[in-house]
Amino acid sequence: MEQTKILITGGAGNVGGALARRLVENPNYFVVIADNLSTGSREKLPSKEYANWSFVTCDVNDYRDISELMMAYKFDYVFHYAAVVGVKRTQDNPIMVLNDIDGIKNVLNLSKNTSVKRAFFSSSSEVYGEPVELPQHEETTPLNSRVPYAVVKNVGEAFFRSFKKSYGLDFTIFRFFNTYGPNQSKDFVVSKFLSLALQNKDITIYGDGTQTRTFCYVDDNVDACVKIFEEEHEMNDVINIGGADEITILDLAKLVIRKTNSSSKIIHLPPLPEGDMSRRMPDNSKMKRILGRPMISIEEGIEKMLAHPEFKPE
Ligand SMILES: CC(=O)N[C@H]1[C@@H](OP(=O)(O)OP(=O)(O)OC[C@H]2O[C@@H](n3ccc(=O)[nH]c3=O)[C@H](O)[C@@H]2O)O[C@H](CO)[C@@H](O)[C@@H]1O
Repeated sequence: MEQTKILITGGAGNVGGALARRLVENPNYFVVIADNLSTGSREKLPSKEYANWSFVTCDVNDYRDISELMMAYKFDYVFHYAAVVGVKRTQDNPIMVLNDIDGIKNVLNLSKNTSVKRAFFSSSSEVYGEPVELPQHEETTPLNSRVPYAVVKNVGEAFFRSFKKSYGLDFTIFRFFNTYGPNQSKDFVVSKFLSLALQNKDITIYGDGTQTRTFCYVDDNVDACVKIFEEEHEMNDVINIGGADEITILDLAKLVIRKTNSSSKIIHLPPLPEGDMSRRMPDNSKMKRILGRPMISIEEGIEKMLAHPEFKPE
């Protein structure tokens, strides 16, 4: 049987890498991971035990790079996950994120020209901006993008929709909320707090710590996305991918300290000068229905991280 050819751009990143590692478990897939390694890393690639994948250093924003790859393979499915990582990385030069529009344009155009069956786009909870209502619902919550990073995700979503209307290219948009798991950059709060707690170093909280987030363990993210792909859910639609249990950052710090038996102290720093989202919480009923099993709680997720080689060297 001929293998299904899948491209993951940004496949050496946190979520793209986890998706790649999952997809290669299916021998009917051949997975090509394209990443420029600006923030991604080779450690996130699947194990060499699997033969059904390859890695290409490729800048998706560069038409020549990505067209060579997509014309050569003629992929069946594309997961377009390559992008600048998050708002914080772009704060010094927010306009830089506009380059990601080139990547979106390239992937869509080449998907159309090479008859890709369906393209998936990694959007972000940032499109909802500072909350006008909670939980944030895919269809009814107004989009309130506040920063160029979010505007690019908005434009990306609109482009994916327009390529369906104009050229019939099927798509699904994932709006990713805070995701955590092993081997994540220490910029992200869960990894950062765990790493500090294990070294008994002070845990710093920006502001009073009453800001909230919901956290989604990376396995829940990947399981949901793979089911959406394989079972053809949310065709030509958008779906929130995130946890729904809201926790304050102060309570998160206390939980991490308790789970690690740490002697770390909690220190409050001034709120982030560039502003911080006060609350964020998805309506994840669509995701939960598709997942069909309980989601991993933040307590369980922290335990899983602590059992992982990253935090528990043998
Ligand atoms: C680092 C990073 O890329 N963060 C991403 C994260 O932002 P987001 O701000 O939600 O996530 P973070 O993990 O950076 O921080 C979560 C919360 O913890 C607080 N905090 C964090 C670290 C710390 O040492 N002390 C502390 O108090 C932050 O102020 C924030 O209120 O999700 C957004 C939406 O998907 C992305 O746009 C952001 O770019």
